[in-house]
Amino acid sequence: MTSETTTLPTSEQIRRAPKVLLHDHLDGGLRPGTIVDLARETGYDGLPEADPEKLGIWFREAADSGSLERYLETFAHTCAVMQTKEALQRVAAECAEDLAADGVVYAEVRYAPEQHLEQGLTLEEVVEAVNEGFREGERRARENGHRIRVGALLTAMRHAARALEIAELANRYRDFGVVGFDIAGAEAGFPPTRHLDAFEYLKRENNHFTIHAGEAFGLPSIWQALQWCGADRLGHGVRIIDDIEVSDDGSVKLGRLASYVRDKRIPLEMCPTSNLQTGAATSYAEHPIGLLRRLQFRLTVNTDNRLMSGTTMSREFEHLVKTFRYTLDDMQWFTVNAMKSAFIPFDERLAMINDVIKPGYAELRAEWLFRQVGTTSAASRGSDAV
Ligand SMILES: O=c1[nH]cnc2c1ncn2[C@@H]1O[C@H](CO)[C@@H](O)[C@H]1O
Ligand SMILES: [Zn+2]
Repeated sequence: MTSETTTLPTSEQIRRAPKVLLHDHLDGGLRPGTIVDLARETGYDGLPEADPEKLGIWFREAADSGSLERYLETFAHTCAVMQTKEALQRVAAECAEDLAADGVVYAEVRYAPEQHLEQGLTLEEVVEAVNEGFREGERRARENGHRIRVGALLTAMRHAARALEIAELANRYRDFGVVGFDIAGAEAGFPPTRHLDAFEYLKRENNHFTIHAGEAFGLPSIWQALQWCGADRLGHGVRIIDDIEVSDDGSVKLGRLASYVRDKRIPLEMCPTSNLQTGAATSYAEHPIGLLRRLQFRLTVNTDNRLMSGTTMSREFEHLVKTFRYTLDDMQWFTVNAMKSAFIPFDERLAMINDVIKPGYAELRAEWLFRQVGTTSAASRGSDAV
């Protein structure tokens, strides 16, 4: 008899399984219909398509360029319609609702406040509008029978020069909806050490941060993010694979940096579909997540940009289940890894793991015990052997 743990989870089980999301951009996850509504309401006439369905396809295709720089150009349209308090609140509320409906129980959602000042909002007003939206979305999710908790990560853009200011903002709103800091944007030519003052400030304040590194640029970027800047987690970090040698006989040798990342349990925020679009990986089957999972790195699974990648947490896991034959046990491993790596207090992370995540997976694993066996019983087939 095979138990549920050795069979592959169904799409429905993947959706119902509790999931934890650490890397999701607010301005990369809007519903296409909302973009169209907001463009009309705010007078933005630059959208490439007026029909929501066609607009969704446009984003996916435009982001599918094989280059991070081209991928990032698509954000001009989402940021353009996120310039008022009402727009930010709506986008944040829908984000929390959509994640909850997909089975996400805890999410850290990031955005760059400096990109939402075009119509006169202050940095504080941006943060407060997004926080209100998240709280509203959590409430609506609860009314629909879903539980989710959402924290914000404030991102500074790596080509700009406001990182210290944004780090101070993150520190001011700590314990008020903001759980950490990040830097994002084009990686090549913009090393994280450009923003060393911001990271040193956050460390002195005992605050948390993650850094997009090892996505469009390789090991030097990861090395700087960890050893110069002191990042708690790496956004993507897939290029760590460049420091791992796999021989023809299957033996594996880790370089010093890869060993450090694995042995220090540095969380890697993997975003498989996004990596295929920006050229950081060539296919799901060849995505470094397969090898890194076998080598026991602290991996997490994430969406990055649900709109640009046409994805959800469930879809990311579906691809992994299909490609690597991951079971519910593997899904739980990724989810517990993510919860351990979250920026909220340790006791709350532990309670999420023990009271929400593990019971959720246990229930799914137990379902095979109660499956319907059909009306043709063993006895009616002339046998009492089961
Ligand atoms: O995968 C990524 N790598 C680097 N930067 C990104 C990625 N996805 C989104 N952004 C950038 O982060 C900003 C704030 O959310 C987005 O506007 C986009 O420019
Ligand atoms: Zn990202």
